[in-house]
Amino acid sequence: MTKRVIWLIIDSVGIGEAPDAGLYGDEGSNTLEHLYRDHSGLTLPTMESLGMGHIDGVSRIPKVDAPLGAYGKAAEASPGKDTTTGHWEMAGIVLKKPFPVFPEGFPEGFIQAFEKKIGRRILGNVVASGTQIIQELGDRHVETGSPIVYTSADSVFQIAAHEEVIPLEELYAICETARQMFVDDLAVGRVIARPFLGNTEEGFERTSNRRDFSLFPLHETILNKIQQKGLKVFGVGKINDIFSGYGIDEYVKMKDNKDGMEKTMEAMERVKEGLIYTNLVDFDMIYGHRNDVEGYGHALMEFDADLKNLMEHMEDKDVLIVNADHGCDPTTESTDHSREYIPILIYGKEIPGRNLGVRSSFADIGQTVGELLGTDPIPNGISFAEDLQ
Ligand SMILES: O=P(O)(O)O[C@H]1O[C@H](CO)[C@@H](O)[C@H]1O
Ligand SMILES: [Mn+2]
Ligand SMILES: [Mn+2]
Repeated sequence: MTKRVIWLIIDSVGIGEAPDAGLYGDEGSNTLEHLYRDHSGLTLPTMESLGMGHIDGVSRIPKVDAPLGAYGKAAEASPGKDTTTGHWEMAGIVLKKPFPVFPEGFPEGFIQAFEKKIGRRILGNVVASGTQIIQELGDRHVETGSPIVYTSADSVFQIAAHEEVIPLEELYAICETARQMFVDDLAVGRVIARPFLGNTEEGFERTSNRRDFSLFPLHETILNKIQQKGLKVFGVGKINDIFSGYGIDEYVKMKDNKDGMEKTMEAMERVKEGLIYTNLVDFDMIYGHRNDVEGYGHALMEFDADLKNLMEHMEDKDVLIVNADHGCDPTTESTDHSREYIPILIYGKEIPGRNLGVRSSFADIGQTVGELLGTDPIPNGISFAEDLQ
């Protein structure tokens, strides 16, 4: 019986357009294969050895003689292509309605009420890239003390503020206020604090004090089921934020992907039964949204080496799962997420190399985690635990 699952989310590493990608303007997107195509020397020996190149429909990733892992891909059953939708679905929540998006900015009435509540006017209220808008409005923000509000193609209300102008604690409180105001049709998936430092001469730069305020999960997920079984759920990185802490016993934040992998290994020293659930956001936040092909490839190679190290520290009954939450193809003109299949790689000393095929929902992964750990099932998803024997 599996005692422990180590679940790593490689944020935004999609593996090709989903069947309904056209509805999202994402025909032809393929984050990972296009990185293999356009990066100067991408090679991911660990993930290739687990069977990444054998996933259905993959053509550019090298195949190996005998994959060491079980491998497959999954389409997203929920509408949407953001982090919350992807993580919630893999843990068992399939959305019927997408989270609302605000391509024209947030309604005037909402903004006015928000300004009144926080006691500050705001700047922006536009669709923008977070790194660009702080260069554009940073000066005015410093002068006026008005936080910068912006959104993207995702269901996000992002608030950027200089840490020396609006102290972190106040920025987080402002985000909490916004979170509570977003109800009914306005219930945005995430409010995100985007603190930064710097000045005009040297440029403004975001700090690692970002914090996400997600909606509360619509119902229980596999995380709750694991807790109810008396096992521990340990989150690394953004996981606790994404689930608003629901179903999570303990968590640590991370500075970057490398730190996230180190924190995962530290958790493996302590948490011997249950789930260690890690989100590695750099692929998305630092490289995918910035269309940085070289950086993205480099980050993947660094992760791949760290993954090998982690696998060497696994115990005999451990199961490792690696999958993404959506795509963010850095080779397309768009800097937004892309509606893609996500790759799934599973490794354990007792797990055979095998094709898990094409799954119709990310929830299949959560259902499998539950079956492996002997929990009650979740309402969505078809377990493939049988194929792992
Ligand atoms: O441009 P930045 O601020 O990085 O924002 C990006 O990060 C958000 C959350 O992942 C996405 O919706 C995207 O807009
Ligand atoms: Mn994501
Ligand atoms: Mn993103």
